[in-house]
Formats: sequence, C-alpha cells, structure tokens
Amino acid sequence: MSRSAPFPTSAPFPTSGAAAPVAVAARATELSKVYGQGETRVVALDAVSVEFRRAEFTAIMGPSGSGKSTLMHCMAGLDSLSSGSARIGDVELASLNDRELTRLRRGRVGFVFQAFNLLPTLNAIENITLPMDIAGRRPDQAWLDQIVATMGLSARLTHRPSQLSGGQQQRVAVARALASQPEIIFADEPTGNLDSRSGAELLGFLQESVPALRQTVVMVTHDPVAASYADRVIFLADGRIVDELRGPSADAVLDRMKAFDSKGRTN
Ligand SMILES: Nc1ncnc2c1ncn2[C@@H]1O[C@H](COP(=O)(O)OP(=O)(O)OP(=O)(O)O)[C@@H](O)[C@H]1O
Repeated sequence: MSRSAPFPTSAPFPTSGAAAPVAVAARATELSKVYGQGETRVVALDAVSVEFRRAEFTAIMGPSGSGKSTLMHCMAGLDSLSSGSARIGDVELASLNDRELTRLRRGRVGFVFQAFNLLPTLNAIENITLPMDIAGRRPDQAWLDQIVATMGLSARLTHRPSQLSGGQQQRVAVARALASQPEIIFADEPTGNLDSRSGAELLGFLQESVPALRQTVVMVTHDPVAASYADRVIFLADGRIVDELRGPSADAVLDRMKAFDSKGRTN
C-alpha cells in the first residue's frame, strides 16, 4: 500500500543515523503491578522489562487481560507500580509526587485514547492546544499549522466535537497529542472507533510522525493490521512479555497470535 508522507521529508533531525547512539524514550525494568489482595489478587504485570527507543513505533499486543493497558498506564504515570521501575527519559516516575507527575504528563507525554476525550464545549483548535494552555506553554504556531494542515483539519478548527465525524474527532485527538512535541505518545486502541479507511489514515499519520519528527509512539491494539504499521510488536501474555516481532506484517502478527492461542489451549 502506498501512503503519501504527511510531513515534509526534510525533517528537523536526521531520520536515520547508523552512528547515532540509540536513545531510549521510556524504559520499564522489572516492572510489576499487582491489583487487590487475597482471593482477589491479580498480577497484572510480572517483572516486565522493556525499552521504547526514541523515534520507534511499538505496538503492544496480547489477549484480553494480558496486561497491555496496565503496562501503558504504568509507563505513562497514570497508575502506580507495585515494584520495579518505570522511566520517561531519565526520570524515574516513582520519584515524583503527584504534582510533578502531572507536570511530566502534560509536558513530555502525549495520549490518544479510543474515546477521543475531547472537551465538548471547546472547538477543535481549542482542544488541540488545551494541554499547552493548561501547562502555560505557547504553541509553536508554524508547527501547529503544519499538524492541522496535514491532518486535514484546517476547515474544521472552529467546529465543536459534536459537529465532527468520528474520524475527524480522532484526528483532533492525535493533533493534540502531537502538538506539544512530546517525548513519547501512548495510544490505546486509537482506531477502535473508526471505520477502516479513517483508521488506516490515522495509523499512516502516526507512522510517518516517527521518522519525520523523531516521535516515539507506543500503541496498544488488538488488530494485527494496525500493529503492522509499527516498527516492532511486543506480545504480552499473563503479564509477561513473551515475544517480539520486528518489521511486522499483519500476517506474521496473526500467525504469532494464533500460536499463542493454540499454546494456551494445549497447556
Ligand atoms: N483497577 C484494577 N483493579 C483490579 N484488577 C485490575 C484493574 N485493572 C486491571 N486489572 C486486571 O489486571 C489484568 C490486566 O488488565 P489489563 O487491562 O492491563 O489487560 P489488557 O491486556 O489491557 O486487556 P484488554 O485487552 O481486555 O483491554 C486483568 O486481569 C485485569 O482484570
């Protein structure tokens, strides 16, 4: 499938650098998360260690209940850890108090959720710049213009969410995540509510942002086709990382998932 690049090819950073050191945008080390206790105790994450490299697009897959959302929430500072470590850049999340965590999330992390989480009373551009407004940061106008244009939202900026289609609303949500140029974007089933064409457009946009902007993207998905847009896929089962695939095709992802399913049935 050929997709046109939404970003200029003259990226502000080198798009590949054999000699460039590998920078890690986020890292989990022996991360465990336990919910409840006694009979209701659930080990959602069991000593997970994983790196998310800068300018890499990672998909997280695995059966329902395998810990995908928990991993993302712990990495994004939305949930506390039971043990181990989660870092964004060099910052150990457990060392931050609530205020510092909030500041880190606002300044350094972008989110795209399945529910678009747009404020109904704000129009599109107000929603896009809201996190920066809250953080007291002035948006880079040229950058904002570029995102808005490439997302095809120029004619929709004064529309409120209720006046936009689902695909348009999700593009506003992605524009909002990209606008502050966060170190890492966490996306939870970002195409879950979209038709396949809107979903493909959105994934193409996220994919292009990786080399063009050196954006780091981590996406939870159930969909092998969505996962195939990523540079690598990690597979979770029972709170552990059980496999990883680089340069995934949808078929390869599907085969891997089928293999887990059949193991699950025979074990
Ligand atoms: N707040 C919570 N309280 C108790 N248990 C929880 C909580 N959140 C998650 N869990 C449990 O932790 C485990 C992992 O859940 P998680 O939502 O991370 O899985 P998932 O892979 O994202 O699932 P799905 O694909 O269905 O969204 C599950 O057994 C779940 O029931």
